Amino acid sequence: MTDSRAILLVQCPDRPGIVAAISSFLFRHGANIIDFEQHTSEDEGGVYFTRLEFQTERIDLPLEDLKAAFALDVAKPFAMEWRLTLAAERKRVAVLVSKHDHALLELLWTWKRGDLRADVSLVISNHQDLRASVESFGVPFVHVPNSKDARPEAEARMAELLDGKADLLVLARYMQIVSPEFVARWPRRIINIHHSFLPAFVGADPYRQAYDRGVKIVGATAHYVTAELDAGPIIEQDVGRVSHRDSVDDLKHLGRDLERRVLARAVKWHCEDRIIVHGNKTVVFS
Ligand SMILES: Nc1nc2c(c(=O)[nH]1)N[C@@H](CN(C=O)c1ccc(C(=O)N[C@@H](CCC(=O)O)C(=O)O)cc1)CN2
Repeated sequence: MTDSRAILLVQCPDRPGIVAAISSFLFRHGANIIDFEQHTSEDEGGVYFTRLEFQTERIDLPLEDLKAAFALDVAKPFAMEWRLTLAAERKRVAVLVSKHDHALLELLWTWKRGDLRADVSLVISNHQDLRASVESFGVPFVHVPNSKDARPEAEARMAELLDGKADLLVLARYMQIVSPEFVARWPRRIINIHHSFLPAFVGADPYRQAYDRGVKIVGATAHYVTAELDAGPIIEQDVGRVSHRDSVDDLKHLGRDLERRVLARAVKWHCEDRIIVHGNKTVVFS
């Protein structure tokens, strides 16, 4: 049966009347609201965030006309940033990976189980190691060598493969830094799993950094990718306890479970339009 839900995400300066304006607009146009969450932040004098799901069977306008009417009648008077999407429009997810398979496989398993409202359409890797694993899921695998010195050629090839063909890029332990120019073409549409509890231990080899620091927890962080390494808006995190008895490999072993689960949750929430980015932070209606 076709999924007839639409999702509306809004952020705007907080003031009385926002809920009434949105709900009365949707009511007037035949929408039936089936889920509604909101949050008001004290930042910047008050910022309002909401996520609504509504049924579209009785909407009295074509979707594009509904969006135009919302922009004029509601969004403009309340200075809203907003996005309206249809649940039936599944996002196309491309995954970039190097040699580690755990985060990638969790995504592929989640997708194959039907627990991801998206489709994994392509995997790109700078190594050949994971080709067989990826192709066993029926997903195309493309090898694109990459390195600090070959970055422009690699990213030109990746742009050919991705531009207009994917809605979200996921760096599933992809171990190459993506250039600011490449990132700029995918604003808030690249998710990375960093293998530490950011902001601690950015950059390469965070488990070695954590071991040398004598930490008592290790963590994983899923965040949107920005030009600044491992500094983008955090979407999801988790931690696990460690001790002096653990080696670097023990930290990595514990961390792998954290990484794969944290990334899967972040990707699922993005694909379900549950994330609003405000500045360098997120509001997640999970
Ligand atoms: N623009 C961004 N690119 C990438 C990010 C990011 O946040 N912004 N995250 C990384 C993943 N990552 C940590 O999570 C990470 C990966 C690799 C490196 C690194 O120093 N790589 C070296 C090469 C290492 C090698 O060849 O083995 C490099 O690219 O020069 C740091 C952090 C993914 N990209």
